Amino acid sequence: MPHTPSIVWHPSAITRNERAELYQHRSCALWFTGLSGSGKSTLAFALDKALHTQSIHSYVLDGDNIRHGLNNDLGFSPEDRKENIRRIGEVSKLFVDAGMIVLCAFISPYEQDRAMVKRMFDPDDFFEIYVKCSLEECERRDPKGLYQKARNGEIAHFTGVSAQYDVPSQPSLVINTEKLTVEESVQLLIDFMESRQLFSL
Ligand SMILES: Nc1ncnc2c1ncn2[C@@H]1O[C@H](COP(=O)(O)OS(=O)(=O)O)[C@@H](OP(=O)(O)O)[C@H]1O
Ligand SMILES: Nc1ncnc2c1ncn2[C@@H]1O[C@H](COP(=O)(O)OP(=O)(O)O)[C@@H](O)[C@H]1O
Repeated sequence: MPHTPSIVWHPSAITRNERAELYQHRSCALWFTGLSGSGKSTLAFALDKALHTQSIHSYVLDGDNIRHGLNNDLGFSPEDRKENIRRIGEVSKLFVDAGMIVLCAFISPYEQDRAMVKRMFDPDDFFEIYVKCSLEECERRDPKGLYQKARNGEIAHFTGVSAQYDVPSQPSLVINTEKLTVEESVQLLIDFMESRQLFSL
């Protein structure tokens, strides 16, 4: 809701269906949530590539990248994480309105923040994907050396170590990256999207 009541919504001259006709697929947001190192970015970028080769218009919004620009004023307190997720939710809505499949890869640790984003969308436009991986395995992978720093006390409020992660209670899809390869996970995601009629008009 705008702060100023004099701001009036201007509707688009092009409908979602018209954009879907042009692109030959529907649009939606896939929201990847999971611990640092669980595989959110790896899966989102691999899926993006796979969709691109099938002429499907997709784009990845990734925590690290967005925090370099749009959200470079935000840290990792619960309030800042909430604002991070709120802004990404709004940006994702724009992508969906623009006819794209937007792949959002954010730890998004709090159930209530993910529920807030979910409420921003029509039910058919938003899917929560839980990228499941144990803390032990994430720490073993430690692709950026952040767990080590968190354990050494160099990073405060690190998710899984010194900040909470709420396991999703009712995700649309669970991907266990300790059991599936990247290729198998991408296929699972494509099968899921097909089952939701995203590629058929
Ligand atoms: N304290 C703390 N806790 C968690 N993560 C941290 C922290 N400090 C820095 N990082 C790095 O920031 C990435 C997470 O950013 P997100 O925007 O996805 O986080 S959140 O959704 O707002 O919780 C996260 O990226 P991923 O490892 O890709 O998840 C880390 O690289
Ligand atoms: N099956 C798998 N699926 C996804 N990533 C995996 C898998 N097995 C190992 N990895 C590795 O785990 C790490 C996950 O890191 P990343 O994708 O950055 O996670 P996140 O974005 O959740 O922090 C990468 O180094 C990736 O190569």
